[in-house]
This record gives sequence, structure tokens and C-alpha cells, in this order.
Amino acid sequence: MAKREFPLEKTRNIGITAHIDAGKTTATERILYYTGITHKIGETHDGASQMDWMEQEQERGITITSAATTAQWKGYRVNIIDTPGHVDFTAEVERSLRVLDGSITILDAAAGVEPQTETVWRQASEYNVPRIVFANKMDKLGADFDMSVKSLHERLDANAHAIQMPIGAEDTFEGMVDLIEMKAYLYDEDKLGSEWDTVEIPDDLKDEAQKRHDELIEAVADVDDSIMDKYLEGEEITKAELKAAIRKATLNLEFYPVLAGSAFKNKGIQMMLDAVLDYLPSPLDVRPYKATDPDTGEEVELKADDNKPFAALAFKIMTDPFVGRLTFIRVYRGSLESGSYVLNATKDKRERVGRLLQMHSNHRKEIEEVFSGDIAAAIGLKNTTTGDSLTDPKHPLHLESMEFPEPVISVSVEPKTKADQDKMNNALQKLAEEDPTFKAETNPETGETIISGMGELHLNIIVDRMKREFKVEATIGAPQVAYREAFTKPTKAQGKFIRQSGGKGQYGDVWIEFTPNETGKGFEFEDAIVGGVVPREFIPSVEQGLKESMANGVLAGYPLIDLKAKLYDGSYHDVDSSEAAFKIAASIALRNAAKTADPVILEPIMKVDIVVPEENMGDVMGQVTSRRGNVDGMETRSKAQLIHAFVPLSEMFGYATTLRSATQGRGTFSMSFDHYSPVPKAIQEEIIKKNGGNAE
Ligand SMILES: Nc1nc2c(ncn2[C@@H]2O[C@H](COP(=O)(O)OP(=O)(O)OP(=O)(O)O)[C@@H](O)[C@H]2O)c(=O)[nH]1
Repeated sequence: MAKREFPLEKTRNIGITAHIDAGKTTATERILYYTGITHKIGETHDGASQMDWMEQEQERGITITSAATTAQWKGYRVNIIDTPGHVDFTAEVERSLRVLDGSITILDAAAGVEPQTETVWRQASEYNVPRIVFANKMDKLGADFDMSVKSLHERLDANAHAIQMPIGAEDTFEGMVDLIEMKAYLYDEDKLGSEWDTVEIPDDLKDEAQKRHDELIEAVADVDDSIMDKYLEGEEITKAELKAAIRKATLNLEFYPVLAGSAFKNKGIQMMLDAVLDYLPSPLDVRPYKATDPDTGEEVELKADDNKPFAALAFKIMTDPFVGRLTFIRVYRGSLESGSYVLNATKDKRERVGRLLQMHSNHRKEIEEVFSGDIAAAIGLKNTTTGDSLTDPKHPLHLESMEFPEPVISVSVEPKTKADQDKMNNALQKLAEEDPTFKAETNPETGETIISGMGELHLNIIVDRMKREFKVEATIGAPQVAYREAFTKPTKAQGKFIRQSGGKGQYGDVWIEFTPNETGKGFEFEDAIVGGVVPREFIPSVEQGLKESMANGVLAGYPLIDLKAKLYDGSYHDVDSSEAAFKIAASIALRNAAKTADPVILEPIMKVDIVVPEENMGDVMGQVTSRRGNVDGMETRSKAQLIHAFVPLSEMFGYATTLRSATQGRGTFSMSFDHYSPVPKAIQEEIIKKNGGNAE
């Protein structure tokens, strides 16, 4: 048996989250550089980045895939789970947040908190992820550290406090004062940030530094009783006490330490790494992961412990051109040796773990065993998909899984040559295995292949990957909105199916009460049959029949969602009743119900954030309204306005071009799916007509 290399308390599983372009990739690379893994500093704008290994990521300059990378710092193991910054990939962000223990939020110090920072911050809060903040780009024109800290309070309502004070800003940014140690760090420009001088605080900064140090102590006293007592008594608070109190409050999500730096100019990265060790949790500090015992239904808390039965979550599937299918796992409990068997408790299948790998940004290390708290990649798992529980075969457990949003946008794809059809289907299947927010299906009537995802960029990247990794050239159709259908009124309906044709006939008869379900609650089926009027063996067929016909909708062929169905009456025939007959009866009941349930078509509504120069405000607001959008709020950002709006996805196609021409290229926007809402009646009719709908 291999020995654990790093004790649990010296392990950190962290993510780095940021608004697009705040400098996440640059900061990650500097971390890898200073922790000794890479020996060359790659600039993202040169396309030589280590983390962004996928070709089109380099071209687009954005990070798409969460790669888990292992680094070492001062005797600690730091696993970095990369998270994407683009809103089309929020599912990736959520997936990473689920398996990491702490996170670094990177801000552009010239912009402070930006729209995407808010989204990711909220997600991190939902998953109880403690955070430290790195105000990056202190060297940039307009960099303002205090504004950045203030924006954390104002825009995120976060109890964030500076533990450093930058020395200089913009092109005079030289280093920082450590407000805990009360020392200054001055960087040597020529040494690429690998060396700095620790010196006494320069005289002209002493007063300001002291003032900020006192403010920090007050802020910590506010969240820590023992510090408060000492503070009130006028007793000295040691550095160790201060740090311990900050750690405790950070782990409790009551405090967010803020640091300053410039990834690009190689400043502040080492202090940020120190802060990761000092203030972010080890796997022992996080609240235990929840699981349920599938046999007893009992809830189990998974505390990190190597001596207990193995339990891990598969959080990411990747196809690697060299080693094949990699399953990234986070081990919550126990340990696992390569070559051994695990139970995929979600799919109830035994799987053999052939090899175990630890991923570094530019090489992989084969390991013999993984321990609780570790993140690693397993090779050999054939049936495992994202979100599955992998456990000791003798101790099956269902780990709390992840929920992924349903795709909101679709396009048809067609291979350039007919001969490529099989290759394309294979490629799409592989890509769908990797990405739970991406779906591919073939329309049985037209034979067309339809792919669906979270946004136009998401689908473009899929098609791009198909070309590069699977060598399939494909053309794509115009984007289509993934509409849904829903009942709006409760109703009861009968479905009766009788066929008499010579020998054995068919007989199924059901009465079902339908009620609209709460948004997002999906389909719920209730069996309320008494006295055996529908025999038990046919009841699952009724549920199945409903599910199948809901998939094809009642108005225009879009999936019917959020519905409760209660089977409360029916009848059967001793000889002629069958599962098939009850399935058909159920679908007839659904069609009948549609006549009185006032069904509607729902469309995805996007949350859109638009940043525009002051002088274009009027035009842009007009664009939002003419696209059936609602403005939800406005904020002033230095010399620009930020408009929050909700706009139907169908109205957002091609918006990038419209915005660009209205603002001479200065406006930017981001959007993400927010909710489904009924389309106006006139549009509903148009959609039904276009689809040759089945409404009456
Ligand atoms: N002036 C300055 N520019 C920086 C700094 N850090 C990063 N940049 C630049 O900002 C741009 C974006 O940096 P990235 O590291 O790619 O940002 P990112 O957050 O990973 O971006 P996405 O992957 O698109 O989310 C690049 O041109 C960097 O060179 C910094 O500290 N100062």
C-alpha cells in the first residue's frame, strides 16, 4: 500500500473564479511557475498558455474546460481546479464548485466586481465555498484597490477586508504592505517576480498602514469574540491570533480577506499562495459531504478518513487524445488503489480502475493510490458519467449529485459528406458524455441531427472540437430556441383505448387528474388507485405512457414540463388488457386533458448584462425594449452604464452585431439562462403554425 504523501491538513483543493479577462489564466500560470511545475512563463495573449491546452481555447483566449492541476507550495499540496469565466459554461463552474473546498476570486482592480463575478460569487455562496480575493491588474491604468474592496461590499454584500495595502498603483505599483506582519514587500522588476525584499514599511506609508492595520483588527473583532474581548481590554493581539481568527471567520464565510497584485507583472502571487494555506480550508475543515445509503435510505456524512470505505464523486469526463477516457474524481472518504474495483452506485455497475493519474499542467504522474481529500483522474471506467458515485463495492452510497440545466438552444448539424455521418454520431456521443449540458439527438421523422446546449458559443465550440479532435467537418443550421410546453390549469381527463380485431383485443382505460407543478419540479406521478380498478402491473405503463407523450408536447411538439399526474380511476378487461394498451390509454388521457388545461408554450428568458458608454444608453435601452426585453436595473460603472435586463433568447440572436454597431464596438454584453416564461399568444400561434402543430 502506498503512503499518503501529504497529510490532510496540508491539502488544499481550490478553484479560481473570475469575470472574463480578469486574469485567471495568467494568475494560474504564475502559480504553476512559482510552485515549480512550469519553467516558462506563458502569456495568454501569446497563446502559449499551459492551462489552456485545448487549441481553440488558445485561439479564443478563454478557458473552457476545468482541468485539475496539482501543485506544491511550502510542503502543502494544492490542487487547482480551473473554472471557466464565460457564462455559457456556468454548469462547468458549478461542477467545479461542488468538488473544491475553497476558492480565489480574482478581480480586475480597475473594474472591481463585474457581472460575472457576481454570478460566480453567488454560486460559491450556495455551495458554502470560503473565498479569498485577489485584486489583480494593480499595474493597469485606472487600478483602484480601495474601489475594488468597496465594490465587494456594495455589489456582493460581502464582509471583505484588505489584509494588504498596495504600494503605488498603475505604472508605479511596486509591491504591498502586509497589514498583519506590518512589513513591506518590494519586488525586484528584473527577477520575474521570483524575488522581493521584505523591508520596514517606508516612512511615508507608516501612518496609512497603521490606520489600515487597526481597521483590520476592528473588522476581525466584529466576527471573533476573543479578538473583540482583547481589543476592548486594550490587550495586544498577536499576529498568530489575528491570522487564526481570520482563518476561522473565512472558513465560516463571515470574512473575505483581500490581497493586491499583478499576475502579469509577477507581483503578489506568492503571498496569494500563502493566503491559500493560511485561510482556505483543508478537506478536514469543510462540512462533510452528504450521501445516502441506497439500501436503508439513511443519510450518511462523509468525513475525510482514509480508513473508512471508499466514496468518491466523478465530476468530469474528458477524452484525452493519448490516454483515452479520463474520469476526474474527488475522493471524499477512504482510499483506492489502481487496478482495483469500484462500484458505480449510481448505475449499479462494477468498474475496474485501470490506472490513476495526477494531472500537472504539462505532464501526468501515474500514482498507485488515491486518498480521501484527493483529486485525481482514473482511467478504465467505461460506464461512469459526470455526477456518478463511485464507492467500495461492499458499501454502496449515493453521493449528493449535481444538477445541470437543460439546454436552451439547438441547431441542426450535417456532416459535409454522407460518409461522415457515423463518425459524427460517434463524436457527438463522446462530447455529450463529457458535457452534461450538451445533448445530441436525431429527429426520427427528418433524420436530421440536432445538437442542443447552453448558448451559441457553447455549440460553436462543440462543432469546432468535432472538427479538430474527431476530424468531422459539419455545417450547422440557424439556432433554434428550445421551447417547452406547460399546462396552466388543473384538469381531469379520461383515456380509453379499446381495439377489437379478431383474436385478442386491447383494452386500457384510465382517469387522470393533472395539475401544473411548481417551476423546475418536473414530472410527478401519483398512484391513487383503490380497489384494483387498474391492476398494479399496469400502473408503471401508465406513468411510462405519460412520460413518453409529454416528451412530444401537446401544442407544437416541445416537451411538456412541470406537471403532476394523479391516476385515480380506470377499468380493465380480464383478457384484453396489456401494458401496451395502458400506455396508449395514458397518452390519450394527456391529449384529452390538453383541451381544457390551457397549455402554453414557454420560452427561455435570458439574464442579460450590457455594459455601454453613457452616450449610447438611450439607443441600447431601445434595443432591449424592441426585443421584448425588460430592464431590471442600472448601475454606473466608471464612465459606463451597466444595464441588467431579461430578454427572450429568441430575440437575442445576432445581438452582438447590433450592439457593436450601436456603440462603435465599445459595448459588451453577457447573458445566461434565467427562467422559462410563456410566450405571448400571437407568437405562440406562429410557433404552432410553423411546426404544423397538433393543437386543435
Ligand atoms: N495589466 C495587466 N494585465 C493583465 C494582468 N493579468 C492578466 N492581464 C491581461 O488580461 C488579459 C486576460 O487575462 P487572462 O489571464 O487570459 O484572463 P482570464 O480571466 O483567464 O480570461 P478568461 O479565460 O477569458 O476568463 C490578458 O491579455 C492578460 O495579459 C495584470 O496583472 N495586469
